[in-house]
Amino acid sequence: MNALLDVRDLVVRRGARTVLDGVSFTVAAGETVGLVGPSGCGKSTTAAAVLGLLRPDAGTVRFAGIELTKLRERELRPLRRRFQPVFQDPYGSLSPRRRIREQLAEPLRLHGPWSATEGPARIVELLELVGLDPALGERLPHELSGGQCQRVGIARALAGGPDLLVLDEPTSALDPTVRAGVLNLLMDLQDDLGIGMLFISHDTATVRHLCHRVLGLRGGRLTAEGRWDGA
Ligand SMILES: Nc1ncnc2c1ncn2[C@@H]1O[C@H](COP(=O)(O)OP(=O)(O)OP(=O)(O)O)[C@@H](O)[C@H]1O
Repeated sequence: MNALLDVRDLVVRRGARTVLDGVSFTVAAGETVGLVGPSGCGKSTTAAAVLGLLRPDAGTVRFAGIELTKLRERELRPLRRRFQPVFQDPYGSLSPRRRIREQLAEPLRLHGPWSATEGPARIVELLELVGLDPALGERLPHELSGGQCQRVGIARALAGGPDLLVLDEPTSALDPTVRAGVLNLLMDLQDDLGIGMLFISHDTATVRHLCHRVLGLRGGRLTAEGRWDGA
């Protein structure tokens, strides 16, 4: 079976430093894979390479069999709805002056076709999918809590019907009680929608709880698969 995401021998250099040094892993359809490691080990760089936000110095990133690293932005654009990021800062990922429903309409329009009747209904559906009251669609980001904002971020990522979410420390900025709610939401989405997830975190316990498989990253290299010891 072909992997949904197949990363091979990824190398990223920053000046004289090798930030990723031959990183290889796969994520199968519907699988949640954790990537854990200490600060500066290259987790966000891996996410950026997978999302086509940086061009690696060597190696390949195949998504659904398509090699992404050689594609131009114009060629990547139609594929982006299928692999979507969720970032750490829930407020920073949203435009401060636009209502939540407008921010959800944006990816729906982008991935189109947008219809005046189905579009608003889809926004309600997305809000309900992430456990939010659809009435919150009328609010601005600063009128929501951090947890609610992160749920909107997840709803935006879901708008195009992705096959893969790349979640870079999605709950690190949240209070522990709110964090548990968002993690439960992610597990429900994984069960209900069968979306593949690459879940990046420095928090070993969270990753073990959520993921089918855990990869340890240290100094830009993967440690033995599934044997991250948290040290
Ligand atoms: N644009 C850049 N220019 C130079 N060095 C960079 C750049 N981006 C990242 N680095 C360096 O690459 C290394 C890996 O960074 P990265 O952000 O991928 O680590 P991380 O594991 O996500 O860390 P954290 O958990 O602190 O976010 C770090 O040493 C960082 O300083």
